[in-house]
Amino acid sequence: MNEQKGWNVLEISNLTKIFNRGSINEVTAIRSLSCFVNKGDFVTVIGSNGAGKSTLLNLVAGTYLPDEGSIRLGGHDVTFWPEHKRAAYIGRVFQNPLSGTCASMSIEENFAMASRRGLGVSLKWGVTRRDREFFKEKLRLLGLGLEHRLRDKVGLLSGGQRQSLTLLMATLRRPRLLLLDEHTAALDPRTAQQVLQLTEEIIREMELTAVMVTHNMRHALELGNRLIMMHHGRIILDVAGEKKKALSVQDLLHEFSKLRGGDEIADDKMLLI
Ligand SMILES: Nc1ncnc2c1ncn2[C@@H]1O[C@H](COP(=O)(O)OP(=O)(O)OP(=O)(O)O)[C@@H](O)[C@H]1O
Repeated sequence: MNEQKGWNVLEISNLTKIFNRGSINEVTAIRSLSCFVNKGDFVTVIGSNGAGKSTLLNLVAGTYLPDEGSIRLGGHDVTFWPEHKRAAYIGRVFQNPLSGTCASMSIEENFAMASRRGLGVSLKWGVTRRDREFFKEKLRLLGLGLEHRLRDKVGLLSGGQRQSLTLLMATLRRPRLLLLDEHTAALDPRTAQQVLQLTEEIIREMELTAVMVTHNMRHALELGNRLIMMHHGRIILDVAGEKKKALSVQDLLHEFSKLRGGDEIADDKMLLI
């Protein structure tokens, strides 16, 4: 995919996603949502439970197809591209540290798989000496000593080590777009902070375009150049640059309480600060 100059990395137009259409369980998870993400944007996304954050990432990644609307990636219409085709251009890290890596394979085999992602049908996952040096160089950046454990099975690693590895693997081939779906939510606070710092460094050094869903308002404010708040499948706040820098947790709580009438707020995961 040749990224056409001047295009937004991601353009979403009038996107709607309805689950269980026509049944009593019908849910409109995304409602006529439009937005664009510029090259180099690092967007943090917050919102109440069920606001549609994960569904939006799933639609962008191709896990789900929309009922209406379109998605353009790097100027190309990918609305009906299958997930595996989009995976060549999208890096993704999920909340569960177990989902991004294969436990029964070694660190170097996991890396080899990630480095060949999107390169066609070849299943040659053999690791060359050159590969090994490259993997070691990347792993050294983590400061976790994993560069000395290339042949260890990934299942032996801690959640934080595994999530850091997943992050490296997801960005190995410099994706056009990095999607982070609450990728530190399952980690203890100290490990989460380390993985967030790594996230910030990788995005900055590789000049990636990223969208990060989080329930933690402090993280949403501290990271990225732009913040989006979602509610009931819509974007209800979109601030960038200096305006975002000026936002406080209190401001976000205020926005949120306006939506909820101020009384249900205590039960919501979004209150993490
Ligand atoms: N596969 C599915 N089938 C049916 N309904 C779904 C499915 N996925 C999501 N939903 C519904 O769509 C709505 C949006 O869910 P989504 O998971 O995108 O919200 P979210 O903002 O990520 O929430 P949370 O912060 O709780 O993870 C919710 O009402 C949810 O129950």
